[in-house]
Amino acid sequence: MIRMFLKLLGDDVKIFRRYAAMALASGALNTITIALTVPVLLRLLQGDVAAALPWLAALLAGALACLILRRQVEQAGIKVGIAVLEGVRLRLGNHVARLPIGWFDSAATGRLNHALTQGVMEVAQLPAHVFTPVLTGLVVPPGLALVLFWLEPRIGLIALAALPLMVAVFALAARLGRDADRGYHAAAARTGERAVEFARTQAVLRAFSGDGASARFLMDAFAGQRQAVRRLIRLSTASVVLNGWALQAVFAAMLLVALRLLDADLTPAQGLSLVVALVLAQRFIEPMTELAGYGEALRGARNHLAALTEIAEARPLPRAEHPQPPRDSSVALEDVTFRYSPDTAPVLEGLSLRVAPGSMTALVGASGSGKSTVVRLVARFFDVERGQVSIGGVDVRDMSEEVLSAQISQIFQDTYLLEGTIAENIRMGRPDADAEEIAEAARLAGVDDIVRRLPQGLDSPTGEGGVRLSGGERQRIAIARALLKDAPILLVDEATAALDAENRALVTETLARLRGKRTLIVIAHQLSTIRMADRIAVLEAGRIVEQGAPEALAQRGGPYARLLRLREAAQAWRMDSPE
Ligand SMILES: Nc1ncnc2c1ncn2[C@@H]1O[C@H](COP(=O)(O)OP(=O)(O)OP(=O)(O)O)[C@@H](O)[C@H]1O
Repeated sequence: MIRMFLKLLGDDVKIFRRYAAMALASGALNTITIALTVPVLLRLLQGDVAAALPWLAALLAGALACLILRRQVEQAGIKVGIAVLEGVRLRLGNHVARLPIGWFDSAATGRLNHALTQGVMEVAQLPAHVFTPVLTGLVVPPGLALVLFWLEPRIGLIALAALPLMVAVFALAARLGRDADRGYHAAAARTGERAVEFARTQAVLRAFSGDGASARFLMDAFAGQRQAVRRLIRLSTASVVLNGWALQAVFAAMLLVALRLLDADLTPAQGLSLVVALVLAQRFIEPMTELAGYGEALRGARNHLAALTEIAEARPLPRAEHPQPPRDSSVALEDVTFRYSPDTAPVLEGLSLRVAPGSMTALVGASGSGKSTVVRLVARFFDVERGQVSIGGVDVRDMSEEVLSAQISQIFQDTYLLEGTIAENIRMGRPDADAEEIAEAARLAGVDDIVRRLPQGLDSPTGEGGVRLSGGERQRIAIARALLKDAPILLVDEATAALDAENRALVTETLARLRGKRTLIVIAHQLSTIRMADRIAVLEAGRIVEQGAPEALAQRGGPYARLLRLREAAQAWRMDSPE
C-alpha cells in the first residue's frame, strides 16, 4: 500500500520521506517518554520522592518534546496531503491526456471521475489522519516490549512473542475485510448498472412486460447486494473481534504470568518491578488496539489507491520517435489483428483494407462484426496488436498526434458537447474559424434549423442550464464541426437508428457533397449511402469477407447481395408500414 502511495507521489516522495522519518522519530520519543514512567513509578512506590523528582522532570520534558514533535509531524502530514491534492491530480491529468482515446469508455470515465475527486481527497487525508498514528503505533510496541523484557523478562518475553503473532492476526483480519469489501463493491457496482439500465430502458420494459417481471433483474441485483452487505458486516465484525480477542489474550497471558510470579517468593523490589511492568504492559497493548482500529480506514484508502494506481499504470500510446507526414489521404489496414483486452478473443483478425485517396468506402456487416473498431483504429483510438494501419503510406504510429488529428474528421454516434455555446462547439472543428465560416458550416449541417427557435441563436449555451439537444441535433453539430475542420479524411458512423428521416438525409447530403473531394470511410446503414460508395467492404466476425464495387458485388450473389436483399426488404417494409 505504501508502495502504491509512493508511486503516486512521484517527485514529491521526498516530502513524504521527511514526514515518515519525523513520524517514526515521534514514535521513538513516545516510547522513551513512556519508559521514563518506570523509574518515576519505582521511586514513588518506594516512597523516595526526592529521587523521583529528576526522573519526573525528564518525563515532563519528554512529554513536552512529544507534543512539539507531534505537532510538527502533523504539519508535515498536511504538507504531504497538499502535495497529493495538487501533484497527483496534475500528474494524473497529464498522464490521462496521453492515454489512447479508446481508453475513455463510459466505465473508465466514471472510474476516473470518482478516483480524481473522492479518491484523491481521501488519499490526501491519509498522512494526517491515518499514517501518523499508524507509524507511531508501529514503533511504540516493539520499544516497550524491550523495556518490559529488561524490567521483567518473563512478561517481556510474552510481549516480544506477541509482536509477530499480532502482525499475523492483523494481516488475517485485513484479508477478511478486504475480501468482504471487494464482494460488496462488485455487488454495489452491479446494482448501479442495473438501476441505470432499468431507468434508461423504461419505455421498452413497460411495452414488453407490464406485469412487473421487468423489475426482476433489478431486484436480483438488490438481493445480491443485500447478501454482500451481510457478508461485509459479518466479516468486518469478525475481523474486529479477532483483533480484540488476540490483544486481550496477550494481556491475559501477561496477567497470568504476573499472578504466578506473585505466588512465588518475591523480594519487595521484585514486587515493585512486577507492578510497574503491568502498568507498562497496559501501555504496550494500547497503541496496538489503536492500530487495529485503523484497519478499516486503511482498507478504504487501499481501494482508492488501487483505483488511482490503475489509472497511473494505464499505458499511453507510444509517441513517434521520427514523425513523418502522410503522402496523401489514402488509408490502408494491412493484416490487422486487434483485441480490446489481452484476455478476450480478437475482434479483428488478419483484416486488410485499402481505401484510395478521395474515394468512398462503405463498411457494412452485422452488428458486432467490427465496423466501428476499424474506424477507431484508423483514428488511432488504440494501436493494433499485429499488422499496421497507415495513412498516406505512413504507419499511424509514425505520425505525430497533431498531424494525425489534422488528417481526420469524424461524425460518430456519441457527439459530446462541451460547456459553452453552440457556435463554440462547432468552432472546435477549427479554432481559428471566423463567425461567417461557422455560420456557413451550421447552415450546411442543418444546425440553423435548431438555432432559429433559440433567442440567442448560435450563441445559445449548450450543456447544463443551456439548450437540451436531441441525439440527432447533436449529430448535426458533429457534422458542422466536421465540415468546418475540412480534413482530408472523413470517418462517419451513420447510426441511422438514432436519426430521423431529416437527419438521415443530412448525412447523405454531406457525404454527397464531399464525395470525390475527401477520402470517406462510412459505416453505412442506408441503402442510398451504400450505393453511393465507390467500394463496399463486407465484414463478418472481424474479417472482410467480400469487397469491391457495389454493382459488381450485387451481381456476385455473395454476402453483399444477401445483405442488400435484407436491407431492401426492410426498407420496403418501412415504406409500406403506416408511420
Ligand atoms: N470498448 C470495447 N471494449 C470491449 N469490447 C468491445 C468494445 N467495443 C466493441 N467491442 C466488441 O468488439 C466487437 C466488434 O464491435 P464493433 O463496435 O466494432 O462492431 P460493429 O460492427 O461496429 O457493431 P454495431 O454495428 O452494432 O455498432 C463486438 O463483439 C463488441 O462487443
